[in-house]
Amino acid sequence: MEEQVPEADGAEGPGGGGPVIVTRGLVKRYRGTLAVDGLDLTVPRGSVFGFLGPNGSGKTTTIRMLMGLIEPTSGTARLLGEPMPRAVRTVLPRVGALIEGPALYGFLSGRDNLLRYDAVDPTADPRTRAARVGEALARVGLAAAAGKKARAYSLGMKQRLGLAAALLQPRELLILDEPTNGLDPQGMREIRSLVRELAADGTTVFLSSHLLDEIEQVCTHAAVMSRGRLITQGTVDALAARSRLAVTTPDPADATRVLKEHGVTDLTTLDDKVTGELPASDPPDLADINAALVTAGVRVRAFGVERASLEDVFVSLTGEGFDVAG
Ligand SMILES: Nc1ncnc2c1ncn2[C@@H]1O[C@H](COP(=O)(O)OP(=O)(O)OP(=O)(O)O)[C@@H](O)[C@H]1O
Repeated sequence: MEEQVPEADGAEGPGGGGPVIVTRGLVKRYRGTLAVDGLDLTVPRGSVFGFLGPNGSGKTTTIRMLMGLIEPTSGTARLLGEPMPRAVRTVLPRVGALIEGPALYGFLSGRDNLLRYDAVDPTADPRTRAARVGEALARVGLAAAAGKKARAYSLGMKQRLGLAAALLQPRELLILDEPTNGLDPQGMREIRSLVRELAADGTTVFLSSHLLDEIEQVCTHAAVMSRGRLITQGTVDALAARSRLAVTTPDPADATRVLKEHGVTDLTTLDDKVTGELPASDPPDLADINAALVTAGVRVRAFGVERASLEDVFVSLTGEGFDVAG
């Protein structure tokens, strides 16, 4: 299930094809708490990579290590092929980040906030500042609201302004920590479509989320975290490709027995619906299974194969519900 991605050799430069993030055995221990526990993460260039897990599963701690904000207890992290935190100064200018909400001055307009951001960036050319700020505002759809004070912005507009700040320079990688957290559905849609546009322009986007449907909607790849550990990683299609046979019947016990006889595993019953995993190698003909159910006197109301959601995958891999508030 896990996708094999080539190892980073650490030698690629801008535009190289290697993974943009590679961690090996990454650990962060806070007094008493193992926040990140031996993480091996590989984020392919060009992906929209969803870093998924319930609150407290170690996502923010991982991002803080990737950005060189905190030191790992052990293990290694490479960003754009360079070791972190050692290469912070050369790597971070190539990475845009939005972590824990943007720091904004409410009394300044959106435009003035960005001008200020740009002015404290030693690598930013003051001669092109106004033009770059204008482009970044247009990019996130805030051109018309650029003169408004930031304190009058909605939460979604503040998040977009934060993204504009991350986009003042061309970036190879964007790291966004829970970019839609706290936003209303409209704000979420705006950020998600912006992420898709940025990805279409060739920026690799790594975003953390505790929202499964968000990952399914915007991401090409995902890693699933639970209690500091990586549960799985790969393409979203591959993660959700596990399909399950579902039989709706008033006779679930008999149906379960017949399905088991035909090699169906991991059988679960919820009310009148029995679902199970078909054997991956040499799968039985579904017509034969259906006939066997009927022959055994099982009354079948519905019969078919259902595509698993990421939520199904999470629950089946961790045995836990994904019951955090959206
Ligand atoms: N500075 C810290 N000191 C002590 N424990 C910490 C610290 N930061 C995080 N933790 C703990 O580490 C674990 C992982 O937290 P982390 O914030 O990385 O998770 P998360 O998946 O990002 O969740 P959330 O979405 O709630 O931020 C939690 O148990 C948290 O309480």
